[in-house]
Amino acid sequence: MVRYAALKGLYDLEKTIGSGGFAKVKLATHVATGEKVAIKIMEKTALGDDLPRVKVEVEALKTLLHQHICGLYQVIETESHYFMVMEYCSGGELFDHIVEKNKLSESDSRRFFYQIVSAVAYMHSLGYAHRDLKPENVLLDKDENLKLIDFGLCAKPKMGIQAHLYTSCGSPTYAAPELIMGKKYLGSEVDIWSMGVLLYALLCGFLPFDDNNLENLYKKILSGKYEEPYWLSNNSKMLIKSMLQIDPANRITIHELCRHPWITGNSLKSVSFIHRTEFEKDDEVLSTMSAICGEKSIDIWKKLVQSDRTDYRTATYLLLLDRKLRGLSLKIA
Ligand SMILES: CN(C)C[C@H]1CC[C@H](N2C(=O)N(C)Cc3cnc4ccc(-c5cc(Cl)c(O)c(Cl)c5)nc4c32)CC1
Repeated sequence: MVRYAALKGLYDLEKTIGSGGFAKVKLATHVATGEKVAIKIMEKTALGDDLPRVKVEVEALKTLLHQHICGLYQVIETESHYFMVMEYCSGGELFDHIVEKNKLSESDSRRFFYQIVSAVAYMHSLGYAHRDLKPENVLLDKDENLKLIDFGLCAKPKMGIQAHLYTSCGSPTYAAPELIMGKKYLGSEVDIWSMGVLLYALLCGFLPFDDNNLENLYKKILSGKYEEPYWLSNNSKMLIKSMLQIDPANRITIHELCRHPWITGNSLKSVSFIHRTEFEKDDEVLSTMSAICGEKSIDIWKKLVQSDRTDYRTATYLLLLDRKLRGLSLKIA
């Protein structure tokens, strides 16, 4: 087991749970609380020109606090590595979940899709576009709740979410026509297209546009034509059609999506999310921490508020808060 001195006494590293591109993700235990975490480990020399993506992702995750966006607890930087300590998602990738079940029922799809719409609507309300939404970037936690991950490609245009973007990024299979044509595009609109591909994958168990040959794949996406399996209800077909519109101007907006009857289940209650970018003060968690480290609760809170939100104290607070929100006792292991 490679020992990282920077994690000593703070996190006990366990097995590798995945790797992708320039990062390795390992399961670990947060020593002070005994809670499981996922640590994304990146070697600076291996990052090369992907280094800016780390900063983009850290800044995004520090701001984005939402129950369906993978939480960031701590960031540790050494001269050779970055360590991002995050919420552990023990349910694996949504992609594997769909493959395993072959396809999901309309009600299971609705439950999952509602969570994705809530997370994306929250991101867009704060001016962030994900730009790489795909089943591989949606994980499940132990209660089968969804967690969005991989914010290395997300964009927060200075002029707000309605400003045009130009970088062509993300995976072609889920990429909107305007993006693969290299046109200027709006992050909000390409996210809607990718969510349409995601909803299609949930309901059908396969992808609307798929081809091993990139040229053919592009042709299929630009044609906007896809199969409609017999089991799709008319409402599902109409919703997918409104998201997979080639012309972004004809595409449903995130606001309309939040109120769409297919998603709200015909209740008038639109998709909700809390406009939060700061974590709330919880006295029970603070008093538990005060019992661990002997500091007074008020001093712990003051330090938390003043911190850059990525230190061990923040990780301990957020992990205890998560444990409380999951209805577990706060007693320390
Ligand atoms: C294919 N990708 C480019 C990388 C892949 C690495 C393993 C990871 N994973 C898995 O694949 N399990 C099956 C287990 C697992 C469990 N908890 C996780 C918690 C967080 C993350 C995570 C990973 C990355 Cl690269 C992020 O940027 C963020 Cl914000 C979060 N990945 C997790 C993760 C999924 C992604």
